[in-house]
Amino acid sequence: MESLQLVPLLLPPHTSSSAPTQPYSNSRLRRKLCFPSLLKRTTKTASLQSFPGDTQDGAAASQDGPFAFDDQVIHHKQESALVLAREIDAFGYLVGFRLIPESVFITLAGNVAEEDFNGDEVEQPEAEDIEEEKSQTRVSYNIVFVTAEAAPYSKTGGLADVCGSLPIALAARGHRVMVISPRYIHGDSEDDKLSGAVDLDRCIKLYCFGGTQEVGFFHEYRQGVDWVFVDHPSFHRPGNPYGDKFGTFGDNQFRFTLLCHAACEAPLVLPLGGFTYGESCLFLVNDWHASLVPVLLAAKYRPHGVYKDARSILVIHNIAHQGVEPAITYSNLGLPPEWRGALEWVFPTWARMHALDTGEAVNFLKGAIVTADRIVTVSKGYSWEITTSEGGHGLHELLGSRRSILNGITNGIDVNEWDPSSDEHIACNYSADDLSGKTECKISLQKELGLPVRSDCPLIGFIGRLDYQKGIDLIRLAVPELMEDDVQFVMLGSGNPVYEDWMRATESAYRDKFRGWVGFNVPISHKITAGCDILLMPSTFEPCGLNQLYAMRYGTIPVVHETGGLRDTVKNFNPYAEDGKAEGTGWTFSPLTKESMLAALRYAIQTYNEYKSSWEELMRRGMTRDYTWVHAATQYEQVIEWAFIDPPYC
Ligand SMILES: Nc1ncnc2c1ncn2[C@@H]1O[C@H](COP(=O)(O)OP(=O)(O)O[C@H]2O[C@H](CO)[C@@H](O)[C@H](O)[C@H]2O)[C@@H](O)[C@H]1O
Repeated sequence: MESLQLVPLLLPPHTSSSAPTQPYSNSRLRRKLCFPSLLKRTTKTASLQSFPGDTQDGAAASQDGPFAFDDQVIHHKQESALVLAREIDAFGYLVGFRLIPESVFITLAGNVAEEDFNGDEVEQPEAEDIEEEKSQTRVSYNIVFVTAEAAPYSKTGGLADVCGSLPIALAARGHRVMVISPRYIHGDSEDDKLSGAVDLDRCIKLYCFGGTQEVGFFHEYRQGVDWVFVDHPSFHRPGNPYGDKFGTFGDNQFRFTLLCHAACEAPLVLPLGGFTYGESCLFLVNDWHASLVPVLLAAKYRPHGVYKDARSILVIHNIAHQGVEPAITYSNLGLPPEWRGALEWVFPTWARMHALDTGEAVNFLKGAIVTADRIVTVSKGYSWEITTSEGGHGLHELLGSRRSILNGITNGIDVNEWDPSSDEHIACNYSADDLSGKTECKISLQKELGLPVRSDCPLIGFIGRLDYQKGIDLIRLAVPELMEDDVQFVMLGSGNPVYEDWMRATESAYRDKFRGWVGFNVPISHKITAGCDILLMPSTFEPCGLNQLYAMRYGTIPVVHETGGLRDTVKNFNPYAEDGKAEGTGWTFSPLTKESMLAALRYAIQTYNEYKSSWEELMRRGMTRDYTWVHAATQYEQVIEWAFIDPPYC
């Protein structure tokens, strides 16, 4: 059984007399300087404690794992204190620590024997603790997000949404947060989004790809976060961050290698608000584009005594994209030859192109998996899936070997941008208390799309990248049959030209029922989310998924394939739940077949047509759920604390 062990280590609060006097008054910075050293010192003391029952015969160890501690107070000088809690997995192994306020400890200590704590997902604090801690955090960290995209500055998908809103949530909790991403200049109106970023007039030279590259930095301070943009000519071109109408850019490895090198320099050289972030920061690196950062910390900086106190967390939003390039390119990356093994990757024989192909490659994501201090995925379900051969895309064994530092944290959403009661993109605002505006949104959407205006006809929506992942093939299979029903269907997406053409052709074939909007358009995505009755997400795999969360917040009922984050976030509708009260927020289906998807859709359509009150209850249940980033931010904080308690992984 998984268990949480509480080791009461009482840390002095931020008023410790031993804290060095700071020449500035920023309390966030002052706390940061005091706490990490105290934290480490106390942890070391803890590791020296022996468990009274930890005898040679191991009787106690078999119960509580090999590293059990006595619940013994080590020192208790202050009234306000923190307690170190130890988490043990199903096999009795120590998987991490976390700090909790003493008040919570007293409550937990009373209950801990009966509680069934879940070791895979970071445990969520009680609601009142979250409320109390919303504006104040216990230990403040300098956090550096490294990402290829961050909304609203650049966006092709969910990565941008997360990197545009999680940093703000962490900053609101008292951390100093920087987000570093490329300064994309496309030569169109999109560039206006960067107009608030000023040139820091700080150019640095980076050594990679056989020469010297000069990059600059732009900066905007917004909503408590330092948004930093790396400037280089390779980021200035039409298209999106990764490609244009001719396909994926051929030099993406170069562009994101530059981003990683620049991100490692930024905390050392940029005096943002007068002070650099310094060497003791936490790098939160997202997906393969940022995956070189933990490797650089270990291979380029630490051998010279730099970043010895830094830590890194890899966040996997999508394991299908790993940044794989020919092995020969390793010498371009600015890494010492002896670190080649960290990125080395050999394709299985069946995946090789020809008889002379040795299958040797470099794999950026693999590099981060074997060097990061901790790994997070964007839902608990997905954190398990990527350790299986079906879901790991070849990396499952490596991830399995690092299972003890792998956590799943379900994404939140930006509840200000996605709020039906104040959304400026939609025809009429509405809320769970007054749903009337939703019908107006539907009518307005039908008019805009040129569909017959019928408030009684179930309107199904799909929004997403037109990619194998999103289950477009299944939709293609099912549409002819679905179009026989009395429904309307609108799809918004861009990506694979084959799917784009199919959408156009299907629109011609079903003029009064189907609309396919090819393109990337944020206002339209809001209109579809608000105007539809049902949102379809038949993803083959889905690390978290954001559209189902947006849909539920807008009273649009999700019908989703039971996978990854979709399974974790959508609760299947059960009209016969206990006490005569229905429960659930949508429909989930499995297996991933046309039949099971159509069956789920038809349950939804029947409920919409025949059980109006059940439908409204479904809408309200979804709309009143908590989608804020507060829970996720608290969980990220715990993982960051664990990262700093352990020594650097390499
Ligand atoms: N044509 C279009 N026009 C306008 N907006 C569009 C659009 N196509 C997509 N979007 C928007 O892009 C975002 C997509 O987010 P998702 O989480 O659904 O998928 P994505 O696969 O990109 O993200 C990956 O990262 C996220 C974040 O961790 C995970 O939730 C997810 O499972 C994982 O695959 C949403 O905000 C959506 O509205």
